[in-house]
Amino acid sequence: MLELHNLSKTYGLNDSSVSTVNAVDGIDLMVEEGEFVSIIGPTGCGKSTLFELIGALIDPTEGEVRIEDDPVTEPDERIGMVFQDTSTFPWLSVIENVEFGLKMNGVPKTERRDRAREMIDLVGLSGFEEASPTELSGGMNQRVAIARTLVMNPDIILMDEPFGALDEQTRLILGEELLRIWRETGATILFVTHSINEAVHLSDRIAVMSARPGRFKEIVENPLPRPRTDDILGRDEYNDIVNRLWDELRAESKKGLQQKMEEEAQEYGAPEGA
Ligand SMILES: Nc1ncnc2c1ncn2[C@@H]1O[C@H](COP(=O)(O)OP(=O)(O)OP(=O)(O)O)[C@@H](O)[C@H]1O
Repeated sequence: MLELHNLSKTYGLNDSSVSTVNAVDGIDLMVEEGEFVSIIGPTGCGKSTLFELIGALIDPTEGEVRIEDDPVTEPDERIGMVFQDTSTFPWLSVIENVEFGLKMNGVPKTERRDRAREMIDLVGLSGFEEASPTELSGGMNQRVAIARTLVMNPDIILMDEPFGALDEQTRLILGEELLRIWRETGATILFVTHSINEAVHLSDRIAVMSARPGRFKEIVENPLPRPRTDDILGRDEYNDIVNRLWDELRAESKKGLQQKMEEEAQEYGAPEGA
């Protein structure tokens, strides 16, 4: 089980020259092994900060992360991460990209090649082992990034808008592929998305974050049965949950946009007469 206890982050506390930003405040969450939980929230509400805290890439101001009751205080092999802009190494082939982490861990060549091939197959890239990432589309590069994370065999995968830069059809197809991979690996997935539809399509539960400071406003159980394909899109029970989430999110999104405009006005200076 992954547990988040009162997780909070205020930036700038130790730097007297900047103002502080209370990004994430008092997040509590218990995620069961093999669960798929999405996090949706307005722009700038602290979703990426939350993932950086879970991955121990930054230290919390308060609170803690536990896996199987062990506190996580530094990057942990049981946690893998995939970002929107996860960059593949353009000077390496697809298979060299996928086996990179294993090589760094000193896994012998034959074993790492075998494991990398298995993951390349799992993400649907068989036949592209020797290709350069520069020859591949954005969606295929995200498949490489997913394979590179999966090959390390993490128990928990944090995905921060992994399909955010892709067009809608590719997103839908990769979402379905992700559900298949999730079933086959049994991994626990935490998935940040701006898309309510994507969250409903994929998740067991959906946590709705408030505008900054980011807190969980509501955690909604998704009643849609599995296995799910895109056939569920547009059904009454699908629309019901989408509408419910949008009701939760609407006011927060307005607040988030307002905060963003205020931040930008401070950064660039308000236009004259504004
Ligand atoms: N290193 C940092 N130092 C200071 N402030 C930061 C830092 N990183 C993020 N912030 C601020 O913390 C708040 C939350 O940022 P974060 O990137 O976690 O939000 P987000 O929900 O992921 O945003 P988006 O929806 O735009 O991806 C924002 O106001 C941001 O400006």
